[in-house]
Amino acid sequence: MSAVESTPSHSGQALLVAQGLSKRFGGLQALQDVSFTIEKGEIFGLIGPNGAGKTTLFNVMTALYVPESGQCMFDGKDLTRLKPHEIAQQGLARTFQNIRLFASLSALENVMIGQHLRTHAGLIGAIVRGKKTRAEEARITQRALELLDYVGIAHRANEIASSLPYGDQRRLEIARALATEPTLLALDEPAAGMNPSETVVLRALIEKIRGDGITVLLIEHDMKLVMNMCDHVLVLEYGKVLAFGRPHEVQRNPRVIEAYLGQGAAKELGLLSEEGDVHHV
Ligand SMILES: Nc1ncnc2c1ncn2[C@@H]1O[C@H](COP(=O)(O)OP(=O)(O)OP(=O)(O)O)[C@@H](O)[C@H]1O
Repeated sequence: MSAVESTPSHSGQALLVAQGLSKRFGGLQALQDVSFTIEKGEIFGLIGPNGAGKTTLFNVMTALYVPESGQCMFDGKDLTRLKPHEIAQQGLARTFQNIRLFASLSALENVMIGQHLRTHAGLIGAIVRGKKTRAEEARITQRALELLDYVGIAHRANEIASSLPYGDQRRLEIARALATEPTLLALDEPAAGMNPSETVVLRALIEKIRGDGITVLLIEHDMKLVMNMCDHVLVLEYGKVLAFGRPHEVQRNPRVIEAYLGQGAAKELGLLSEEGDVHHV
């Protein structure tokens, strides 16, 4: 039986288990009975043509949308029953396809805000600014600087977010997400708008993040990035699971080649001959 017909499942320790997720917008079935498992420590790719339902799936997982059916178990909790602000507390952080930074704040301040979730000094503490609050502020600033350094933009700390080059804004978003100390980091098209050399740097960063024990869920249109980096890839089409498996399996799946990649991309990946025949392995 091919991976396409089977319910996506694999060995290893499950971190997130989605079962039967469905989401409808009026007459449009954006997700239909989507099930998959993300293992601890892996880079899990989510691909599919425009409108396939990838972002909707992210939004359901992060409680921005309520699905009509299904559940998404993460560390013993059903994410679909939580409020959006409770998601990060569970250890799931995300970035957005359209960058969402505090445009008029500095890079450093953006990351400091990301840490808010893990800080203790309350509103009163912030106003009175006692010794404990000042110590915490110093610690937050230090940690934010470390995170900027980690993503490679420490030299931008005091620059206003909106003035940063596009690639740096994307890395800043990642730093801010990391500030919430996630166990699962979900990246929505992190390479969008990046040039090839920025994408190489991004790949190294994502691999470093995984190397540091954070599981990564990646929506990405850059096929090379997905196929070179992901441990498993889930392909959506019209809101349904079209295929699931290791990158080399997915890459060679005729349904994926025909329905998703298109002949141009398939040729680029060496999966189709110039005449358009599928290369089977
Ligand atoms: N809030 C919404 N209201 C109505 N329809 C929506 C909404 N969000 C998404 N859709 C529709 O649901 C379908 C899935 O969209 P979604 O953005 O999840 O796809 P995607 O795979 O992320 O696409 P892309 O690669 O272009 O970002 C599309 O037909 C889209 O128009």
